[in-house]
Amino acid sequence: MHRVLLLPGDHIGPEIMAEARKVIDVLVAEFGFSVECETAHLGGCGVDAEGAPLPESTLRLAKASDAMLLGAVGGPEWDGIERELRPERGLLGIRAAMGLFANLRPAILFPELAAASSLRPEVVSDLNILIVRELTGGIYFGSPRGVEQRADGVREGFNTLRYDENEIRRIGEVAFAAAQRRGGQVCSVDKANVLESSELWREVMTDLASNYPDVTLSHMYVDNAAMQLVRAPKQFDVMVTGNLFGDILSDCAAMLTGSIGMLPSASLDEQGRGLYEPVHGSAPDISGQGVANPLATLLSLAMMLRHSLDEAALADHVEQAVRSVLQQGLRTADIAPQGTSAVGTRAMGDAVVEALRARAA
Ligand SMILES: NC(=O)C1=CN([C@@H]2O[C@H](COP(=O)(O)OP(=O)(O)OC[C@H]3O[C@@H](n4cnc5c(N)ncnc54)[C@H](O)[C@@H]3O)[C@@H](O)[C@H]2O)C=CC1
Ligand SMILES: CC(C)CC(=O)C(=O)O
Ligand SMILES: [Mg+2]
Repeated sequence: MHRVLLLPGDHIGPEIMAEARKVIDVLVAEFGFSVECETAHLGGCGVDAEGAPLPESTLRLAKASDAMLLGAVGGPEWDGIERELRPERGLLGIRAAMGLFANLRPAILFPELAAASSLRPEVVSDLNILIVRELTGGIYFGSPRGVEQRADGVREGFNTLRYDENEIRRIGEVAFAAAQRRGGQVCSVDKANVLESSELWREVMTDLASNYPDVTLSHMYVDNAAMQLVRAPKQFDVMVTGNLFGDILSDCAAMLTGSIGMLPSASLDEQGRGLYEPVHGSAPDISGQGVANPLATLLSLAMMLRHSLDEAALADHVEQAVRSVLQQGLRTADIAPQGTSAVGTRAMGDAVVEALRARAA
């Protein structure tokens, strides 16, 4: 029996999680999936209900689970509160507390969505990139940080970008191992022309490459990488980078696939236990309208089945069911061509459930 912790979060988080729940239920009913799901607070809902963005009760359940599925956290209603209570602190906190250092963000274009990309179909067709983002270090976690008033009375905000060689090596190993199973290429993205932490990053990646003779390593500065991602994205196989650069580049890569509502991710610890989450945030601008695209969450569920629960066959079923609803022409508003009608969150989830039932029959 697998133990899965569901963390719906804020705004569209609960809306897309409801669809994941329906998919889990059909996997149980029709495919013999054996799972026990618990639900807990993370983010703004944790602040409101339990006084903390990462309540202790949530962390306890997280530690007792085999895998976690997150909706998204955050929203303008928590913008004014003390920084340590912000919803995003809950997400950073659970990543750190659970040692989830390896964030895998595959950007794969479903052929049916070539027209939904903001780039020409020939630029993105057959796109299959894996962004490997370091997730528990770098500037999101470096100390010191804060906002202080200097002696001259002027306020100063500061953060610290630090990486030690062990952190760089372990994320590099994840990227090289992934490349061995894919196209055999790693592009390490840094800013070594300016940042000392990137100089070390590049040196460690270069040393590591000698352990992987079957993988070709290249280096690219992050500003160029952002440009190349929209110029000629198919040149990339695996991209490995730090926390901040990976956050930004993966949102950029999301648009290549048609919408940020399509991009799943896995955040893994050293044993392969993980938290699975769509790349997007809580989309407060569309929450409560029932229009959010649930597919990134359902594809994250598929990643969970494959990477943490050893249920590759079920993962294939979910991914194929998503593919088949796209083939049927169903589109939420974010991936619908202009002037065509779109379905809502629930209808998209229902269609995936139906496609799964058809596969079970
Ligand atoms: N993993 C997480 O929980 C993350 C949380 N956030 C938080 O989310 C909140 C909103 O952040 P934003 O910068 O607006 O980023 P966002 O990713 O929530 O939204 C950016 C744009 O993409 C659209 N979008 C996002 N997901 C969508 C979906 N599933 N279907 C259709 N459209 C979708 C939104 O409507 C919006 O126009 C903030 O509080 C932020 O801190 C942001 C990124 C990640
Ligand atoms: C909300 C942040 C903590 C991080 C973020 O944007 C992300 O992980 O994609
Ligand atoms: Mg992000």
